[in-house]
Parts: sequence; structure tokens; C-alpha cells
Amino acid sequence: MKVILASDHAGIELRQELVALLKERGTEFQDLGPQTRESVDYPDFASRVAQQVVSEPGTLGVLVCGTGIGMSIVANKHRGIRAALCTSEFEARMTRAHNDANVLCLGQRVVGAGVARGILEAFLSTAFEGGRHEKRVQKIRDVEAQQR
Ligand SMILES: O=C(CO)[C@H](O)[C@H](O)[C@H](O)COP(=O)(O)O
Repeated sequence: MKVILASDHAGIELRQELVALLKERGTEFQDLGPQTRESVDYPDFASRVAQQVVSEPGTLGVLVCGTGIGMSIVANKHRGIRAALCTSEFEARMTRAHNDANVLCLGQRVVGAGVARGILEAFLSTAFEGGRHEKRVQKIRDVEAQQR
């Protein structure tokens, strides 16, 4: 499993915390920045992660901004991305198990580091259940296919 991460300026500290967790668990990752606290625009970083996740099937994305909302809005504009904004481990488990989410969005101004670590751990350690959920995820793809 490989994880692609990025944040905006409002998510740097939490992103660094999540990078530490990935190192501890020996998970391969690529950190797309930013490296400085200069104000940046979340759509740029959300799109970089989304494009990479789409181009490398099986990879998972992690995006952090102040609320996680802007990142999730942008990521979900990309075909093939199912981005989930999570504030709890339960949501993270469910969105992997039922939605086959491939991008996790978090808000540094919303969740603390300990909660965020638990959310990421749940996201990475839960597999898509398939079964009845497969046809529902296929319907998401069908909706995407109807868009220009
Ligand atoms: O979701 C967001 C925007 O919809 C994020 O929280 C951004 O990080 C936030 O807007 C950044 O705000 P700032 O006042 O420019 O730090």
C-alpha cells in the first residue's frame, strides 16, 4: 500500500503528524507538500493528490486543510476519486468498507492529532467489503460517466 499526502498551509502540522504515523507503521508514502507555511490554495494540492491516486490504482490519498471541506470538494471533482471527510474512526472505517473511499480528508482546525491518527489508522487498515456495496460504488462510477 502506498499513501500520497498533501495539505495547504492550514494543515501542515497535522500532515506532519500523519507522516510520523506512516513512518512508524512502515507504510510507503509520498508527501507532496507544501514544505513552508506560506499561504497556498487548497485546490492546487487536492488536485495533485487526486491525479496521482487516479494514475496509480491501489494508492490512497490523504489531504489536510483547515476544515478538510475544501480538499474534499476539489478531490471529488476528479473522476475515479471517492474522497471522504472524516472526523471519527467510525466514519473512516465505514467509508473504506462501504464506499471504497480512496482519499481521506481531515481538518486540522477540527480534529486533534490523536483523533486524526486514529482516523488514519482506521482508514488504512479497513478493506472494502464489496458484496452489496459493489453495485452502489458502480453506480457512483455510472454517475461520473454521465458527466462531461
Ligand atoms: O476547507 C478549507 C477551505 O474551504 C480550508 O479550511 C482552508 O484551509 C482554509 O480556507 C484556509 O483559510 P486561511 O484563512 O487562508 O488560513
